[in-house]
Amino acid sequence: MSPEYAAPMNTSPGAAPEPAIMLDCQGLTRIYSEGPQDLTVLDKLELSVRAGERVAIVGSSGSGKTTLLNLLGGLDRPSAGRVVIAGETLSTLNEAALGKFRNRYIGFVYQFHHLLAEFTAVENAALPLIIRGQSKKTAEKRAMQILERVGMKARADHKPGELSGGERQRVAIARALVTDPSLVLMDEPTGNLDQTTAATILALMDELAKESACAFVIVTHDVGLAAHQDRVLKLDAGKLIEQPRTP
Ligand SMILES: Nc1ncnc2c1ncn2[C@@H]1O[C@H](COP(=O)(O)OP(=O)(O)OP(=O)(O)O)[C@@H](O)[C@H]1O
Repeated sequence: MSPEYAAPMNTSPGAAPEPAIMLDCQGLTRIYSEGPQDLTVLDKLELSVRAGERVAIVGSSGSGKTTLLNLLGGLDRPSAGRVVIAGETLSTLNEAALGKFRNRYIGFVYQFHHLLAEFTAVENAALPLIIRGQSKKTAEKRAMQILERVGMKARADHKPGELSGGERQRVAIARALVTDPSLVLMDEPTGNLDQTTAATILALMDELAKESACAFVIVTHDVGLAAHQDRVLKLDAGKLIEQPRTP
């Protein structure tokens, strides 16, 4: 972790220090060169998210939201610019170090869950902790706590094939949060959920942002979900534009 990250961000006399910057992107550019013409999807994009802050990213289909999430999670490498999380520049890490870093700092919730079919809900939710070296017993105990918070305790021994889409989504959310990550990246996290369950998940995100200063970046088409976050940014022509808050 860099000294810059650890230092308080606002040191003016009398002012409370602002939370540290958890995610910082500068000049972030992604050009796809596979087709007949180069396609610049992200164009010197800037983004800064503080600890405990929740940011929604909106934008039309094809605007580059998935491309951006993949770069933020270190699943893809930028054509130019950098992604810095908790003071670490992702592009300086090799694959092994990146894998460890992701496990330590980042939680992911994708649209297509990516749960392991042969594992139960609690085994799936415990997996990041087991990868981190915790015993199965300790990891599953913690996984059960978080499954309870997303309303999935009673279904913990079921495999993904025996769960509804919304239940699988909640297991995926539990798996993302089980490690107490510093940054959670979410792609349409409430897409499959009914209103009541979606509200439970939103409340859980609020609690985590407050309790553990977890930062959230949430890609969504859901206007209600976006409006619930601290900031809404629209991806357009490769850049993020801050959206005015509707009263
Ligand atoms: N591997 C790739 N090679 C070439 N072009 C790509 C690649 N991945 C994505 N694209 C193109 O980049 C653009 C942005 O895609 P991306 O999936 O990031 O958009 P999105 O905003 O997530 O869209 P949606 O809301 O439809 O999921 C699209 O025009 C897409 O066709």
